[in-house]
Amino acid sequence: ELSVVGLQASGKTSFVNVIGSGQWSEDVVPTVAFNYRKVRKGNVTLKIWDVAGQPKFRSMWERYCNGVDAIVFVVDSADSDQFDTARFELHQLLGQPNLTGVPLLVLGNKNDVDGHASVKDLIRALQLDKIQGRPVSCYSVRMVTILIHNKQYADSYPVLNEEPT
Ligand SMILES: Nc1nc2c(ncn2[C@@H]2O[C@H](COP(=O)(O)OP(=O)(O)OP(=O)(O)O)[C@@H](O)[C@H]2O)c(=O)[nH]1
Ligand SMILES: [Mg+2]
Repeated sequence: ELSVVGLQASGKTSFVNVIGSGQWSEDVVPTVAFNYRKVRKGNVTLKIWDVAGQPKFRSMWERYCNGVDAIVFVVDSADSDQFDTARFELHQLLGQPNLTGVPLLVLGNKNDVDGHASVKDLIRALQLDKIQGRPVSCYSVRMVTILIHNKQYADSYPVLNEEPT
């Protein structure tokens, strides 16, 4: 069971669409409240909460992260103006006592866009090195080209262009 959170328009629903059906669609509408999706991968069934990122929905993140096996935090790595807000919301969420120890995966999405932040930049901007007491990893990804250039990955994983740290 996973919960996918992050600021609006970072690409959470796109991520869930890509791992769920291998479908990249340009026309995604902003999520209202949340979407729930079950994705079967071989023997594993993922239950995914795709939670809305607009400010009025952020107070719901904690509820949907409660009891999950991992939190996926998606950030638009091409929108550095939003890094401070993303850092604030991430650390606010992780500070909730009921989320202690829950593993965190940070996806720096939209690395197809020129000038996107690298994994190193994201670690600094989001202060990922300050997070304690849980496994943390950060990858640079894109959802956009998965069907165009990487058809064979379409029903497995998003494109990983940088090594995990
Ligand atoms: N260039 C580029 N655009 C992307 C990528 N992933 C998603 N997008 C676009 O980013 C916009 C927002 O994507 P969504 O998946 O709706 O974002 P979200 O995080 O679910 O947004 P909320 O539901 O409002 O919280 C859409 O126009 C997507 O097409 C990517 O890897 N590269
Ligand atoms: Mg969405």
